[in-house]
Amino acid sequence: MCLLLLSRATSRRGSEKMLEKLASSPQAQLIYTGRYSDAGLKPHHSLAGYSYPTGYPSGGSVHFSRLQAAALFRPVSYGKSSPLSASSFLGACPRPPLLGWNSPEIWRDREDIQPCRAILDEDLMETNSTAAIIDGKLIAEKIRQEIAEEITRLKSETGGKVPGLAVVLVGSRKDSETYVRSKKKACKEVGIASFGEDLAESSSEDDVLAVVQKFNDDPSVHGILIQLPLPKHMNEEKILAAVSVEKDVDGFHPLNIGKLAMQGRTPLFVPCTPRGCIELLLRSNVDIKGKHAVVIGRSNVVGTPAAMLLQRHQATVTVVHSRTPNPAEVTQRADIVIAAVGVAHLVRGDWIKPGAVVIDVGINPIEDPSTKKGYRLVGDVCFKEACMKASAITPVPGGVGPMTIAMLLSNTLDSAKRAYGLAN
Ligand SMILES: Nc1nc(=O)c2c([nH]1)NC[C@@H]1CN(c3ccc(C(=O)N[C@@H](CCC(=O)O)C(=O)O)cc3)C=[N+]21
Repeated sequence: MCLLLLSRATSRRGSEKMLEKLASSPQAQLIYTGRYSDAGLKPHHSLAGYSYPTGYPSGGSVHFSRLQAAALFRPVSYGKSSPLSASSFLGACPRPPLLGWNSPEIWRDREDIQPCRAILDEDLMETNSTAAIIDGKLIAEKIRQEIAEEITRLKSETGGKVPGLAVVLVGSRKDSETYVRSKKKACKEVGIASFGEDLAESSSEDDVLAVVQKFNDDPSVHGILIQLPLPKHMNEEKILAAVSVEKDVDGFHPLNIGKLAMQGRTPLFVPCTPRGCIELLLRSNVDIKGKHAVVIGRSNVVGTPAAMLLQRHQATVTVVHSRTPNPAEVTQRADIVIAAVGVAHLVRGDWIKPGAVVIDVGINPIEDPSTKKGYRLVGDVCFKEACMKASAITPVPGGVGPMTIAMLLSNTLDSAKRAYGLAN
């Protein structure tokens, strides 16, 4: 995107022409043609970020009030001619914000978006859908079998060594406890030794770091998983970075994520859920190369690594997030949709291009008095509606969830193979 801030009154000769030329360029997003002084600005002021408030037209002429200008612009130095001193130069240098954030609340607050409310099983039964249901449970089972066989081989090659996974759980969130239990059960079934450490919600960051260190040093542990989310008072970044890169089976260590993002680099581990999504596509014979994939959501754990992985598989990737205008229209262009938002039934049928493949990563509990627990799990996609459009779709539950666990086992096995010199 090209951001232009020019004033007719203060610009040098020739700027007028340049302005006209740039204004007609398709890349020009914002052209300021008003007077700096009208907006209470000096020529050394610049736009503070890369974005401008919604509602401003892109291209054409935009005028700011003094108040808007104060919020949008800040002083910037351009070398010698700058009225600013050298010491203020560094402080004044504009830094566009680097990080986005994942925010289901923003989706929920949007008035232009209405998640589907129909939740009853009977509604789902009514569909005379033509979409193939991608059976994540079955595919995951097959993968777990392959893993079990390989562990048998590993054992015989190493004189009885098995892979080991340590799961660190802090606090007592019911959902986290359930996930940890199912991870340990899955380990047992394929022959992975599982280690666990359950810490109280009130424990300190140092307590967690000490446990991580213990597992880092333990040669029978090949994978360490810190169950997320951690309690609010803990610095997630610090704790995840403390996990040894060689044992980061979640693929959340900055070095592994960084390598995933870079050409020519190979991370030791790829995050389990995005890896599971790709595996589902590949094992369902969906061609990714050259396809347009839309990833809805940009979290560290799913959206962002999924987008990077899809690019590595030669897809053209668009990321749609809570501040994307008209997400339905963008998603309609997708051959492959990966929805990882955290809002029940956000993705409606009319977001889906006929024939598209839909991978639903969401696991959202919604009230359902007809069930024993009083709730049930639904995806980010309105399954009933999407079934009528998609050529293939993953259900929730029974789609991506079981694949996440299968990929965790696979990453742990890879790590053990590396530790015993049987892989690189
Ligand atoms: N460090 C870390 N790594 C994770 O991988 C991680 C985590 N933290 N925190 C929580 C999320 C969530 N997660 C799931 C795994 C499996 C299912 C799963 O197997 N679900 C089944 C059954 C769900 C049910 O019925 O309860 C299904 O979708 O069919 C779901 C969710 C891993 N997570």
